[in-house]
Amino acid sequence: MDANDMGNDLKKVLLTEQQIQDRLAQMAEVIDKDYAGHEILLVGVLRGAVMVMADLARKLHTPVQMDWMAVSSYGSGTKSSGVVRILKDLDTDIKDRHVLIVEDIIDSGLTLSWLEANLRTRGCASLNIATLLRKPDAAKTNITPRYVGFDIPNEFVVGYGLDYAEKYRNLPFVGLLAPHVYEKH
Ligand SMILES: O=P(O)(O)OC[C@H]1O[C@H](OP(=O)(O)OP(=O)(O)O)[C@H](O)[C@@H]1O
Ligand code: HPA
Ligand SMILES: [Mg+2]
Repeated sequence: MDANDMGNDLKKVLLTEQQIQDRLAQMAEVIDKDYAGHEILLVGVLRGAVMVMADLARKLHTPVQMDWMAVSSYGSGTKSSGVVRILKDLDTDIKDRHVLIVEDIIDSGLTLSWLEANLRTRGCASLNIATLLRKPDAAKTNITPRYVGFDIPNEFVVGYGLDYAEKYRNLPFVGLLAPHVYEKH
């Protein structure tokens, strides 16, 4: 899917495919340095983090394993419901493992503050967060991601894993939707 497939639903491209890939390469370089001599268990948060996970993992030289959790707090709207549900737990025992949570976005911070607390109870050797995007509201939470791709404005974004009502996840860039898209709902 690209911008042409969106007709006038796309207001603006916020981050191009190239900008995203370049930034992920920089993040991977830092992560490789930080984890030298260790193996990493990458924990992707379904479904939004699928693209970040796939691209970031391929840029890493450090040995990694990948596991996935599915939690959902947004339903189909544009506001966090405030309730985090585990839809799928990890298949891996993370005790004594170096865990790196991989996320597409920290918005209210609700999903990750809940997930971080949950994973910390499981006895991992270390726990860090890598997120491609972070919004200003995240500053109000206790979330301190070690790796952040881009700080973005407080607007609803789609693409590169991020959806609006399950659409637009397969855009290679991150964009803003035109207001008429929300107004239809
Ligand atoms: O910081 P927060 O306000 O909690 O928002 C961030 C989370 O919300 C989105 O996931 P969502 O729950 O919509 O599910 P999805 O990944 O399947 O789209 C996004 O992928 C993050 O996981
Ligand atoms: N876009 C899509 N999904 C999201 C967002 C966003 O801006 N914030 C939290 N989940
Ligand atoms: Mg998500």
